[in-house]
Amino acid sequence: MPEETNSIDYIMEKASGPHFSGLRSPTAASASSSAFADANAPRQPFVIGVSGGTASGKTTVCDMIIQQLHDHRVVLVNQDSFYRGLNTEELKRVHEYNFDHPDAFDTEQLLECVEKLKSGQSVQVPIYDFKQHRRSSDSFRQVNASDVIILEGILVFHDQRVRNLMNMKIFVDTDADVRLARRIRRDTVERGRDVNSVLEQYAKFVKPAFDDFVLPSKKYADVIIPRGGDNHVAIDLIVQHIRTKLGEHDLCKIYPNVYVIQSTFQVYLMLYLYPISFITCLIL
Ligand SMILES: Nc1ncnc2c1ncn2[C@@H]1O[C@H](COP(=O)(O)OP(=O)(O)O)[C@@H](O)[C@H]1O
Ligand SMILES: O=c1ccn([C@@H]2O[C@H](COP(=O)(O)O)[C@@H](O)[C@H]2O)c(=O)[nH]1
Repeated sequence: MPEETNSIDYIMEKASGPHFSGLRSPTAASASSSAFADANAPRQPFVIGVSGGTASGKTTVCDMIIQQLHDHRVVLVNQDSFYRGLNTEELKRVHEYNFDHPDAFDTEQLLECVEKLKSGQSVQVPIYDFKQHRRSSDSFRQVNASDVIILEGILVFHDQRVRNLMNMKIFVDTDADVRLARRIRRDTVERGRDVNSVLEQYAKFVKPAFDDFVLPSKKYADVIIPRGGDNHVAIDLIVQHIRTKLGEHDLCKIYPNVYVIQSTFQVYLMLYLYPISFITCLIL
């Protein structure tokens, strides 16, 4: 992954895609091309994937993004909610269970859930209990349709089908020693563990799975945030970009004859060569 992936140009380029963007002239309105967006089409939510190692600050970063986007409807879906939950036999040998392997999650259910949300439907998300290693059998969290869906978890970039649902992928990159220290504190305070069991689990499963699955998925990220929630500049840039993407769609709804185009080299060239005819086209 090149270092320059943190630059704002790179963020814009990678995360633009077909989302809310397109160029359509009145005569070309019926042309079918993925580069053309229909201003009257129902808005597709902007899906952001947030990955990174355990205790890297994924949830903290998501909370900061949600706070800054207070004027939009944003929902957070945690991959943790889709832990399969242990059966009685597995519970007896919980210390041998690898919660950091992709198979520990019900990815099919996660996919179905995000696909439904993307198509504007509400979903019932399971509630996972980290102390019991089980899902609640009778309660769910209702997640409603929204403008922005944030999908957060250690392995949300692992499965290509899940990655393909995302308009923007963020990797929270925090040093391993900082993460381990945070994990010890969090798991002993919030998840009913003792220090020894945290350290054992970390050495046996968490670190090897980070090396095998989480770190290799970093290459799929559009944006890498060093230091997680401490990196206010990166979070501000990300929020600006999301606002731009959401705003483009709103502009199309207010002015049906205005078409938002991606800032490619060809577009700059067209503006340079044909400024008058282009403006006339916009007015017409
Ligand atoms: N920048 C930070 N400084 C200090 N503590 C932090 C910071 N970011 C997160 N934490 C703490 O570390 C723990 C894990 O953070 P969290 O955001 O839940 O990480 P993740 O979602 O990646 O597991 C939490 O107890 C949180 O309060
Ligand atoms: O029952 C469980 C389920 C998961 N874990 C650990 O949780 C982390 C993932 O959560 P983060 O909030 O991203 O840290 C993962 O590393 C699992 O090892 C668990 O200990 N018990």
